[in-house]
Amino acid sequence: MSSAETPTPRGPVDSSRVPRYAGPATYARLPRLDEVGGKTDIAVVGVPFDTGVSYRPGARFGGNAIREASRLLRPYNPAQDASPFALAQVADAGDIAANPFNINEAVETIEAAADDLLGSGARMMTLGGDHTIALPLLRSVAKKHGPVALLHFDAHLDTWDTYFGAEYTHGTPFRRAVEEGILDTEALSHVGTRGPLYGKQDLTDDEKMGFGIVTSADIYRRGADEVADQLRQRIGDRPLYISIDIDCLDPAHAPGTGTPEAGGMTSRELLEILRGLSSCNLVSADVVEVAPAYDHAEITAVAASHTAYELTTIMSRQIAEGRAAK
Ligand SMILES: N=C(N)NCCCC(=O)O
Ligand SMILES: [Zn+2]
Ligand SMILES: [Zn+2]
Repeated sequence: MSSAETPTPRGPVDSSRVPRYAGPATYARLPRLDEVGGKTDIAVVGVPFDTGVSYRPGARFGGNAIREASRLLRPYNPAQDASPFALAQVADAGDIAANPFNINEAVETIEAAADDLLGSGARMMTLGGDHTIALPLLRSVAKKHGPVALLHFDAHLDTWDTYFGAEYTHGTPFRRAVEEGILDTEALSHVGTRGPLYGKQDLTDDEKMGFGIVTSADIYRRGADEVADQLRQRIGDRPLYISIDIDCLDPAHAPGTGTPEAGGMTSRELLEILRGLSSCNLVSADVVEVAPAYDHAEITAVAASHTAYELTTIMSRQIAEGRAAK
């Protein structure tokens, strides 16, 4: 479609006319998918599922907590010099209804719902849910783009094998994804890793799968700009998926999560690294593991809402540039 034929995106509710705390919450006060004719460039979608957790439950409420905290976002993003909701249509596609009593069925349901959204031409900005949901999302993305580059922001590796014999859990999605051949093993990085492991073998196994690691301490020592440069070089122009476990942040910046680890990056560092990736071909992304029951004053949900805002901005810039090039 040429730019002349591209309809003007319908943006968020105007907070100078309708107080931002009024009405039901959609992400960033954006229209619902049905309000934009069922078609959008970027679909913000919730996955209220947390049956895959190994410790504190509650991430099933994460998506709605992020939506509530996102009421204060404004339409212009100065850090990326872009108005994400004007450059592309962004809409809230509601929640994927995953079975909380059957993980295998939930994983299938999430993959099928992602197939529908990606098949309609949208990129997905998914709000979790626990980290289990990254596997079906990556499966769906790989059906469309082939094996993708992955940036995984997390305190944890999430490349463990099984928990209590279960293969689909929040500690195992990326091992499954490597086994299934849906990741581009030349361009895999964990960012923000820290904390105790089961053994040194965890690191050896992880490296064999092709992952590079930028630890939380590396970010502290080298700074966000240098880290972003290094990641960008590794990714190149490959289709990129970014998965952000909010526990990549220090518990001071994200107390509301199920498996917190001390010594994490700040929300400023996370946002700055993402801004340094603004030229990447981000095809879809998730923000997971927000568990509002352990949150205070929406600290975690606000950080997650801004994280999704930067990710959405990267995607909308790409969409607008793609249109301009045609
Ligand atoms: N993906 C998250 N948040 N945590 C994984 C922790 C797995 C464990 O309990 O060892
Ligand atoms: Zn984690
Ligand atoms: Zn995780």
